[in-house]
Amino acid sequence: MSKRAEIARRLQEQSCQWFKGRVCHPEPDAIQAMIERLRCVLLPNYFWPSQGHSLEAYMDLLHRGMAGQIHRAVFQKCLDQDGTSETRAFAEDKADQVLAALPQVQEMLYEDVVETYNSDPAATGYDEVILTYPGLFALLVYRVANVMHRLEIPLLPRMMTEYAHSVTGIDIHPGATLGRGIMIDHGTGIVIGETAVVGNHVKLYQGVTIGALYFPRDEEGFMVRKTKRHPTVEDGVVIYANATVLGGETVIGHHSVIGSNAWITESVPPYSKVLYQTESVVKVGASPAR
Ligand SMILES: CC(=O)SCCNC(=O)CCNC(=O)[C@H](O)C(C)(C)COP(=O)(O)OP(=O)(O)OC[C@H]1O[C@@H](n2cnc3c(N)ncnc32)[C@H](O)[C@@H]1OP(=O)(O)O
Repeated sequence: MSKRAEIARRLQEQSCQWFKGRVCHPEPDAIQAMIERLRCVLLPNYFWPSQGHSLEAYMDLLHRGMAGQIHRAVFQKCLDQDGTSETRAFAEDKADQVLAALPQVQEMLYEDVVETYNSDPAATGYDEVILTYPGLFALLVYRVANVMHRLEIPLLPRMMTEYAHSVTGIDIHPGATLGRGIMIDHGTGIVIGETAVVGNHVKLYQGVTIGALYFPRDEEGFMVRKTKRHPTVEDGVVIYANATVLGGETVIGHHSVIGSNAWITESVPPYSKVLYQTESVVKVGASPAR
């Protein structure tokens, strides 16, 4: 066996030892195509189906592609070759449920567009928001992925929002709860964690983190999952550039303004204005790792 063949064999062996055997996962290229189709059907005045398809035909293609990816995510099998009639029906039903939610998703996107236009003096109209704002694309993908997450479809929603993250620099976990009329301006570097709750008419600027303060482990040393680790941001809050808001018990009271670069790990009451602390406190000494 040649040296290169030996390396390839070793890599495959190690991978099989550490991870599951070869399975049908959702496919990145198909997810990207699905997101493009979603954008066409949700914003049909702005994005057109390729190859002269009608919107109705595109909905059929979208349904078929989505069912295929859901089938892979849930059963780790390919719809065409390995699907039984039950698993196919399950995946197609889930895809039907996602498509049925699209009119509500579209309403929410409309409110995001309006909020963004009304909040940014640089925006010349809805067209500019829809065609150029990365925040709107990230919200479009998040809002559909969140529907899938609530339908308990594994993996696929996370792969969708990670695609949007790779394109926009905006990382919104599909499990996060975002209200209506969200404005994301510029957006690069925004991170919104899995259990964050963000109210209506919240504005977020580049570099904002709505994240966990630390990551607790159980007595056996395993990560504690699914607890509320990320903050709640109430209605009408503005969080300016590079502010960091952390902790599952932290609540930013409604209509508060969080200044750029602020570091917040405790709740603030409604209508607060929190500015960056210039007198930084540096603690030196042993502290328990967490
Ligand atoms: C392309 C784009 O424009 S994207 C948007 C980028 N811009 C931002 O994200 C920043 C937005 N602005 C902020 O974050 C501000 O902190 C605000 C709007 C929340 C508050 O600002 P102000 O209304 O000026 O607050 P206020 O009048 O109470 O300021 C008090 C003092 O703190 C200073 N200050 C205010 N905010 C900050 C801050 N985030 N960091 C450091 N110092 C600050 C002010 O300069 C002022 O100093 P002074 O007394 O020496 O003059």
